[in-house]
Amino acid sequence: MSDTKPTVGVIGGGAWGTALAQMLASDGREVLLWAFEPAVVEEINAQHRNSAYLTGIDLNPAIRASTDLADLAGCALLLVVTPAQHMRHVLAALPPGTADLVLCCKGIEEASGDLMVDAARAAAPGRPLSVLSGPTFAHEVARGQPTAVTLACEDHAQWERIAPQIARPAFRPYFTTDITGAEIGGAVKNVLAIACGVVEGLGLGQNARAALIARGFAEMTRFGLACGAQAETLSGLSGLGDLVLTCSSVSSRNFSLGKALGEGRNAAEILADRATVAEGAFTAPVLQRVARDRGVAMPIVDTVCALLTGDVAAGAAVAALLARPLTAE
Ligand SMILES: NC(=O)c1ccc[n+]([C@@H]2O[C@H](COP(=O)([O-])OP(=O)(O)OC[C@H]3O[C@@H](n4cnc5c(N)ncnc54)[C@H](O)[C@@H]3O)[C@@H](O)[C@H]2O)c1
Ligand SMILES: O=P(O)(O)OC[C@H](O)CO
Repeated sequence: MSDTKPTVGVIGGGAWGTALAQMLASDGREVLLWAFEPAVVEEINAQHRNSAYLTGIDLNPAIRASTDLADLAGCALLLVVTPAQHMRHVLAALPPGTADLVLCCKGIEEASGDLMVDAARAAAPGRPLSVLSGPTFAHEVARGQPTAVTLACEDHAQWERIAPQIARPAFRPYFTTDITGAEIGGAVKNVLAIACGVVEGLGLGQNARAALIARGFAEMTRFGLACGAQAETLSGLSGLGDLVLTCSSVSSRNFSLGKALGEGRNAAEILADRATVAEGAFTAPVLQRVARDRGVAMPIVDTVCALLTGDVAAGAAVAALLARPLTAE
């Protein structure tokens, strides 16, 4: 019997897709990476580098790249790592098949209000879906630094099929069937990280940041429970774990966007300068809309929305949050 490991496909050649490809290739298997830009594909294949999105990492030569989604037809497992707003149209172009799709993007679709799993179900009907999410800076995973994630599966059989293909000595998935909870944690933390960046940019100190993390977590929990998520998932790796990571470092694109807002720059100008995605900027308005429809109060999310549209300056936004009526925790 051959001991050849099945090729895994990764859809998305940004920082996270490339880092996941590097992690997956570390056990000697071939990884096929689909990237949107031909220049990214050429550089990965010729120089084993992705200088546009993951600088300073020598990629495993077992990673091959392609711009053709049809090339992924032979893969038994596909990790989906596009920005959230592009996922639906990329999956709609995927040739039909039965391979598991592991959704790794973090966000809510702006136009529909759908979680990624709902958008994927519509775009690629009949595919088994799971969600991988957690505290995962791409550059650390690419360097093989220890990382743990939530892998939310439809059932235990799916977990047993997928987890052994994804787990590595320094990359540990944890099982849950709470797909909604895993998705909401990853989507909401990006918005809250913008708020924490604002606090940093304004120089308001560590107490204020810790308060925002805790009150932000209360918002995430209220919203998650209203959508059917489980509290344990929200307080696990894909919720609180990722919230703490993303709210703690300028390595986060969302946090650094917030920091620049706090320093007085305007959102449109900051985002126009970037090729990389700060998902919280796209998720914030749709999250606000869905939360209002469900009657869930999210004052920090409301504040981020106002900052992103430029309706209010950072200092005034924080003053308004601090002036809210006193209430129970
Ligand atoms: N970077 C991380 O550390 C990290 C970690 C965990 C999860 N994520 C999530 O992974 C997802 C992808 O983020 P990233 O960091 O890999 O991206 P990135 O910011 O590094 O790169 C942007 C990506 O967008 C792609 N893109 C641009 N226009 C496109 C289009 N029209 N159609 C399809 N793709 C297009 C580019 O090819 C590139 O892959 C996001 O949802 C992000 O929240 C990122
Ligand atoms: O750089 P960010 O803010 O997109 O965060 C990256 C990851 O989601 C952290 O888990």
